[in-house]
Amino acid sequence: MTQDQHKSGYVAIIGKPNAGKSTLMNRLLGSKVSITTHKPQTTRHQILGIHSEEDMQIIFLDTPGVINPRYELQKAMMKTVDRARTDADIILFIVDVKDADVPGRIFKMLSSLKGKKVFLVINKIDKVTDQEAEGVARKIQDQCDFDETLFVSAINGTGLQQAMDTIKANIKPGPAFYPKDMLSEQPIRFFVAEMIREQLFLLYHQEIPYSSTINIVQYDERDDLDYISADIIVNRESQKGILIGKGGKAIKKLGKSAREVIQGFVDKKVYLDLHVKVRDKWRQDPNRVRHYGY
Ligand SMILES: Nc1nc2c(ncn2[C@@H]2O[C@H](COP(=O)(O)OP(=O)(O)OP(=O)(O)O)[C@@H](O)[C@H]2O)c(=O)[nH]1
Repeated sequence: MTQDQHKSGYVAIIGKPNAGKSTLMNRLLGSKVSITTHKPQTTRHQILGIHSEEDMQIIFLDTPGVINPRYELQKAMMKTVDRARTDADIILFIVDVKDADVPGRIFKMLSSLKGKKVFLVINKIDKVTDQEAEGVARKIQDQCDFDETLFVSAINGTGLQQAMDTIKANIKPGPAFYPKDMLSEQPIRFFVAEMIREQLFLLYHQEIPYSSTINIVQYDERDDLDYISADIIVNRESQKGILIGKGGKAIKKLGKSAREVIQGFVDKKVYLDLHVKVRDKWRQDPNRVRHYGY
């Protein structure tokens, strides 16, 4: 095959928190590379998911939900969105059909994109009638021009084949940027930290998930098992107690469920050692935010 028959491109998935960006990317890839929870602002990094075929490579960029940043961590998250939209050839602007109020600044941002294809993706259509979904799409199309409009349910798969076909039809000639067997570019430590963070989002409430981050201190691949030591960093002393729980009950539950998910991922026994550390107001401190990989 000659190089000019091969196609490649970057596709950024952008939208408000909880629109279903990570679910959509995982489903389009057929593998879970991005954590998903029912809570908004779960995704903090740009997560890359690579779809390869013999003559094509599509690199999906999952991004944090677009918000008005209030603290350093959120500012770093929004820089990630900016980078993704600059890097991308195609933008999938995803809207939850039940949360379709789009702030004007997002339309402004979408309209400012030059030389890129922008697709409107109406997600969660399993929750509404076709008519309702079309009404929502029309309202959004009135405010901004889109190259294509797609209706999907990322969770049950409706419309995803058509979405993928439309994406593929718009990918231009270009070389493969990554080895064809690669699914993502982050190291295993990154995914392990994300899996712990996902369980934290699922098991704790209110400000705890948003105030925490995970720092993998040690990752030893041993013959019989992988030994992982991780710090859970919190914002305030009072949060440490909540994380640990009475008699250590809460953190034990977190450790158990995180260990099970990690074991499924690495396909090996895992020993997970979790410690809680207080780093006062880390989310407000640019150096710490950078240090923790944002
Ligand atoms: N009913 C329904 N729920 C969905 C669909 N897609 C995603 N969800 C749910 O919506 C919630 C948010 O999904 P995510 O994929 O984490 O959303 P996100 O846009 O990546 O969220 P952030 O990372 O917080 O910005 C989860 O509870 C999903 O299960 C869908 O098609 N239908």
